[in-house]
Amino acid sequence: MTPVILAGIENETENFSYTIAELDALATAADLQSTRIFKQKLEHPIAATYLGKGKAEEIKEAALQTESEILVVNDELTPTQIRNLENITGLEVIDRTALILRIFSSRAKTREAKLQVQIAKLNYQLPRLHTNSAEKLDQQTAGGGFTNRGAGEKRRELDRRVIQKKISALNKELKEIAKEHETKQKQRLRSDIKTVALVGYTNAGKSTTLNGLLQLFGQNKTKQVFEKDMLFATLDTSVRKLTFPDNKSLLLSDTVGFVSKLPHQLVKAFRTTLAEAKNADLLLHVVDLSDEHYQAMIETTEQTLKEIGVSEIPMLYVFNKADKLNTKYPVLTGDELTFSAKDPASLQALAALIKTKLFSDYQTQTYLIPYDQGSIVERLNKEANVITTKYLPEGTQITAEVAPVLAQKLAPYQQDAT
Ligand SMILES: Nc1nc2c(ncn2[C@@H]2O[C@H](COP(=O)(O)OP(=O)(O)OP(=O)(O)O)[C@@H](O)[C@H]2O)c(=O)[nH]1
Ligand SMILES: [Mg+2]
Repeated sequence: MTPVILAGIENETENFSYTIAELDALATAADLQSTRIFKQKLEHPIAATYLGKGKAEEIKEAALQTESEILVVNDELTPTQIRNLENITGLEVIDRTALILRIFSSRAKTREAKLQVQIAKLNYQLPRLHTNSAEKLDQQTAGGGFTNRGAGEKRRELDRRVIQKKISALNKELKEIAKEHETKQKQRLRSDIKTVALVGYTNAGKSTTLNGLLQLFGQNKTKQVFEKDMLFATLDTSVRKLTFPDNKSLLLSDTVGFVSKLPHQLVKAFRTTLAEAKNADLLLHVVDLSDEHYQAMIETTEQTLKEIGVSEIPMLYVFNKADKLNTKYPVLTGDELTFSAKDPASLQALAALIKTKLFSDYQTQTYLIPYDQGSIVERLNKEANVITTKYLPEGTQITAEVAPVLAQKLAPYQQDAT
């Protein structure tokens, strides 16, 4: 791991200990090892240099002692701030946005995720051409070729146009992929099966929760998603079907996690992926209860959801990783579940909670189905929660819990309660 120095500004509006601890974790995720952490109390960053000159000189000194060649900064900097800080410290300056972009870049696997990261990176680079930060970011980009050092304004203008062209080409390709998604999503919506979306902070255990539920209730248990103890393990959306023993079924989707100060370039590029939750009937907000900053993480998640236009969808808070704490689990308090995604009893409790929220519009009805209508009996057995079946002279009498749509279709067979 490459040694680096971290620095940030402490003020009233931000929970510094939380964001700087997170910057440290982000650095680790990008293979960078922090050697020293500098903080400066300032109400606002200094326009020209972000940190004060004195602080920057101190950092330069510390960098020599710790053999660090990179300074990682806790905010997104302006091109001028990057350039000036690079000049004063003699270090490569990576701001928080560039750091997150690096991580996303190294994690992206699918074509869609790669395209989105690429677009976000280019949009970040555009105003920052010829700063070290942007060029280093570019070196990770396969085929990027606009790193002409010492070039003049004309050269920069040319580079700018090359990048802009590249962005629109990539956007076009992304749109094609997005269209396919939309078609699939529309099909899902039409099938009137309910959807639940996992949302929450990165590393909270969303993918683990999906995998656990899939083990218990999945039709295809082998369709596990990638879970790992690292930031941004998941960068795209996966949807899996769950069917409970009472035939109630739903689609569960897993997607990208959030982080504080999520770069706007990424939010923009990932807007369709991030907004997967927009069409859900229910959100499961997964929280890592074992993280001391979990409250701040909840706030960040809620704020991010608002920013991407996800609002007014019912949300359940589920507090994960209870096994790491000295606490009882699973425990349901009101609508809030304390659980562990690795514990089957917890997952059963979670399933029960989801069911009470999602299927409250199911109704219990009794039907009398003539013997020549066998397909309806079959359908009830397949799609509804059959409670009793009696064979009467006139036909099969079935009492079952059914979805509203099915209830409507079967209304002609409904028996009045007598
Ligand atoms: N001890 C413990 N570890 C857990 C639990 N749930 C998840 N983890 C671990 O936490 C790490 C992150 O889990 P993921 O499911 O990948 O987290 P995620 O929310 O999908 O993260 P991103 O995809 O990065 O947004 C993994 O190493 C999991 O094994 C739990 O209940 N208990
Ligand atoms: Mg994940």
